Amino acid sequence: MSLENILATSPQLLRHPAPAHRQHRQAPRHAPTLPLRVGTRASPLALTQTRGFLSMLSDACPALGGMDVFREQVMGTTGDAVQHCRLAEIGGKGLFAKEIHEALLDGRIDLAVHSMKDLETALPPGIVLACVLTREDPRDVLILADDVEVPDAADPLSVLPHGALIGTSSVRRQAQLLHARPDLRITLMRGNVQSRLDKVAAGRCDASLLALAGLKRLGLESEASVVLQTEVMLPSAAQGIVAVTAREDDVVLRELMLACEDRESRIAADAERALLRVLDGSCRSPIAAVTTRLQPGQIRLTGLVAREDGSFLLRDSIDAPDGEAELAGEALGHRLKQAAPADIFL
Ligand SMILES: NCc1[nH]cc(CCC(=O)O)c1CC(=O)O
Repeated sequence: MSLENILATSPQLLRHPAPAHRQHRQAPRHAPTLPLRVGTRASPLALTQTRGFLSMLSDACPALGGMDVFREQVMGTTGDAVQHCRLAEIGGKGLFAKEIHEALLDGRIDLAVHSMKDLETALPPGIVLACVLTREDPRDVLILADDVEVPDAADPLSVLPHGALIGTSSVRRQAQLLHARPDLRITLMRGNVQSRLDKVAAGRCDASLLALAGLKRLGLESEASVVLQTEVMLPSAAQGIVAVTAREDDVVLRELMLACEDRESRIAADAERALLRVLDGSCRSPIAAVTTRLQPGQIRLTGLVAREDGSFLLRDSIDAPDGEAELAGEALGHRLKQAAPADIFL
């Protein structure tokens, strides 16, 4: 049974039926048949996010008949296989999704669920962001081995003793930490969320940083020692957002998945990823971006570029109407590029 047949018998399923002139006349190249095959990375966080999305989709579309229509396809990726060095050194964030994009284009899977911050800004031709889910808290947190007194809210990094050793593989986190606290020392630490918590607990470093979103989704929020406001640690573009990719020509499935789309999240992702797109082609330096809502219809995008060693850091913001999120991201990206020293860029 094809998805199209199911939908044909339950047209109410489509919340936004395409206008007649946009309805496709011929079957898409890869019209999916059921079950729908869902690509995901293997980490506990990736699996939790994937299952969360599938249950949301099946709730939104009762005609699918429940979770039995989905088949999870766990995929190893180059980014997961190489654990000993920084992503920037092995080719960047594209490595987490390369194999997944290929499987999608080959028709071995029909959709894939991603942490959007790990997704490159230029998707391969033929692949689209079919839906962008409601954002979880975008902030980073400090993980300390021991329980600490609640620190001075104005200076949360004061919980870190002089010369503390911080485990992170993120140049974005490293740069912002060192800019504020040049005395800190950094040691490379990769791996999934639980393994990083374990390394801190085992004393391999004094502290680490993680995204609050991942901890929350895994039910590990209580492991966060201190939540860092974005003024202290600006998050990665699209941090806390899960996004789903599909084939561009898979119009029926894309239409179905729009039931899970979050407009607020899409606006933020458009703004932050546009900034990243302007900067990351020419820049291996740390970049950060986050969007906040100023008032109905108006966003504020804040962006940052820095040197890895923290010796330079530039932060700037732009306000824009919701409808110009992407333009605002591009404009702020160009502004940061103009204002940063040339050695930040290749
Ligand atoms: N790079 C790994 C990664 N990708 C997404 C998340 C957390 C969830 C999210 O930001 O959506 C994490 C872990 C972390 O940075 O702590």
